[in-house]
Amino acid sequence: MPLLSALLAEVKPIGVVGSEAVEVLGLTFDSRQAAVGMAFFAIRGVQADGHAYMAKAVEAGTAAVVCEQLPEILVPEVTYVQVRDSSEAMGYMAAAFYGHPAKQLKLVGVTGTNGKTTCVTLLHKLFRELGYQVGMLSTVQNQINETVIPATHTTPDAINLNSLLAQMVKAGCSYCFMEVSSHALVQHRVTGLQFAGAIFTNITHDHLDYHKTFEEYIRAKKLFFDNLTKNAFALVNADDKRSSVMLQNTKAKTYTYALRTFADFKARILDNSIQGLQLEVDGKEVWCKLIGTFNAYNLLAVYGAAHLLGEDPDEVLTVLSSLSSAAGRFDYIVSDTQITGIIDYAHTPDALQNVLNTIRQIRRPEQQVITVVGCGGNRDAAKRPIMADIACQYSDRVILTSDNPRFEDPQEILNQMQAGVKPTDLKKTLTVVDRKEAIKTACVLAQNQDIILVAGKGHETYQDIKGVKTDFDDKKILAQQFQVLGK
Ligand SMILES: CC(=O)N[C@H]1[C@@H](OP(=O)(O)OP(=O)(O)OC[C@H]2O[C@@H](n3ccc(=O)[nH]c3=O)[C@H](O)[C@@H]2O)O[C@H](CO)[C@@H](O)[C@@H]1O[C@H](C)C(=O)N[C@@H](C)C(=O)N[C@H](CCC(=O)O)C(=O)O
Ligand SMILES: Nc1ncnc2c1ncn2[C@@H]1O[C@H](COP(=O)(O)OP(=O)(O)OP(=O)(O)O)[C@@H](O)[C@H]1O
Ligand SMILES: N[C@H](CCC[C@H](N)C(=O)O)C(=O)O
Ligand SMILES: [Mg+2]
Repeated sequence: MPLLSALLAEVKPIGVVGSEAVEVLGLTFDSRQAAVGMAFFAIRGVQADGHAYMAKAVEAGTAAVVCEQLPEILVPEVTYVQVRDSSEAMGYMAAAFYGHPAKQLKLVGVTGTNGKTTCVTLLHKLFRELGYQVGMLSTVQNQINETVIPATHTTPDAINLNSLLAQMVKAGCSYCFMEVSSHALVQHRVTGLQFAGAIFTNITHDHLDYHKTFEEYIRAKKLFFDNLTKNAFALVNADDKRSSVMLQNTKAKTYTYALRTFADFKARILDNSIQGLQLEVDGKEVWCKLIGTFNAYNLLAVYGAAHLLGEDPDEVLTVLSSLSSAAGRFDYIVSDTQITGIIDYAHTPDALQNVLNTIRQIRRPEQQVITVVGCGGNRDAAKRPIMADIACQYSDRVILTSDNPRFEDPQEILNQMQAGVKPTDLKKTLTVVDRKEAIKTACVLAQNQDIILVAGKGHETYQDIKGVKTDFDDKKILAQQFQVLGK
């Protein structure tokens, strides 16, 4: 087991009280997980301050405590490391504890409001098809080749993250593709990792409950690019006006992709239908199973990254044309009466608008669009009225319902959504708190050949109400309702 001194190599402590020559048996930032010989990190969180739990961790036998403020009573057998930022120290120390696994992989991170899961999933599938051993960290699941490890966050905390990367190294992986959320950047979950490349998809309204302002949210995403080394590549979507901000202070080699403007990697949409996308990528025609303009961006980002990682462009396009999307992203079923039920993870205004715009492009004039949508509790409340308004603008009927209410009152969330509905749209809007009932209502309203969009939960197989997760799968419920109603 490593010595504390070895773990501190990249940390510049303000001071150390006690011996650095102690063996560290494990790392934790939660006093409830603390055990003999571990190092405990006192982190200031949203709900609590980890500094209040230092004594608890010491009682459990921790050998070291890493904190921003020393406790008044110091226990002689324990080494106290005072640092400027405990989360930052935890990033460096977790990487060192697990033997710097990121250095032994080609690690590529994807950041942006939408498209991260889609891009890392496509990259994972592509590099597997190209014959590599590949890891993936995503919202839907983590993977080491085909072995699935359940995910709790989009980006795991620094300790779990480095542990997962170490398992990938042990399994012989040469690549890992991971999502990098803005929370992760602010909380230093990726500090201490060496990235071979970084991709920026886009930035639109989300998570303002956490970052407070859009400028702060942009600043969080930019941190990813600021910290890249000169050996890494930074690949950004030039059609997003914030892409130049991302590159402003990066040392990495910079590249762009775009559909609308000049870029290093260019694509053009030749056809966009429910069957897929016909694209021209760098002058070559390719047909892909993914649907919608936004997926042309995702495919192009993946193509560009594969190119920058040294893969043959023609081979990459051949494989890309055979791949399907991540679970719950524009997934669809067709009923016996030809009603198309689309299940999509759109949980931001931009994603909802993109999905509905795609539906508008592929629908026939006689098809009605019925949208079922809700907004999550304990998340950005400002997006609620906007999402309801977008649903109304693009749909013939809208059923506002619950997403994951978490610890909020579902009716209160719905009231906030309803506030965004224009008076002229009220007659096409229904509010049904129970999500299953809402899906059923959409199925009852649907005529043969119509389109039902169930947005917000995508791949999720649960509904989180007051901290209790009960089974809930939009796709299964939709299929059941089609059956029950004989549609
Ligand atoms: C807002 C946010 O990011 N919260 C994360 C944060 O929790 P927190 O700040 O609330 O922690 P806290 O409860 O205040 O506790 C502070 C510290 O005291 C410690 N503590 C607390 C109690 C105790 O008895 N003993 C103890 O030691 C805690 O372990 C913690 O270190 O740190 C925790 C540990 O890493 C995370 O699990 C938690 O994620 C919560 C569950 C969460 O919902 N996060 C979401 C918002 C999130 O991170 N999402 C992003 C992006 C999503 C996307 O768009 O894709 C993601 O990457 O998943
Ligand atoms: N490039 C894109 N631009 C805009 N919208 C997109 C893009 N890709 C996907 N979407 C929409 O956003 C939804 C979420 O996509 P995805 O899961 O890939 O994003 P994400 O960035 O991983 O989201 P999260 O923040 O929850 O991790 C999709 O269901 C789709 O509606
Ligand atoms: N990664 C996002 C997912 C939101 C998904 C939506 N179904 C919700 O629960 O709000 C978040 O944690 O904010
Ligand atoms: Mg994701």
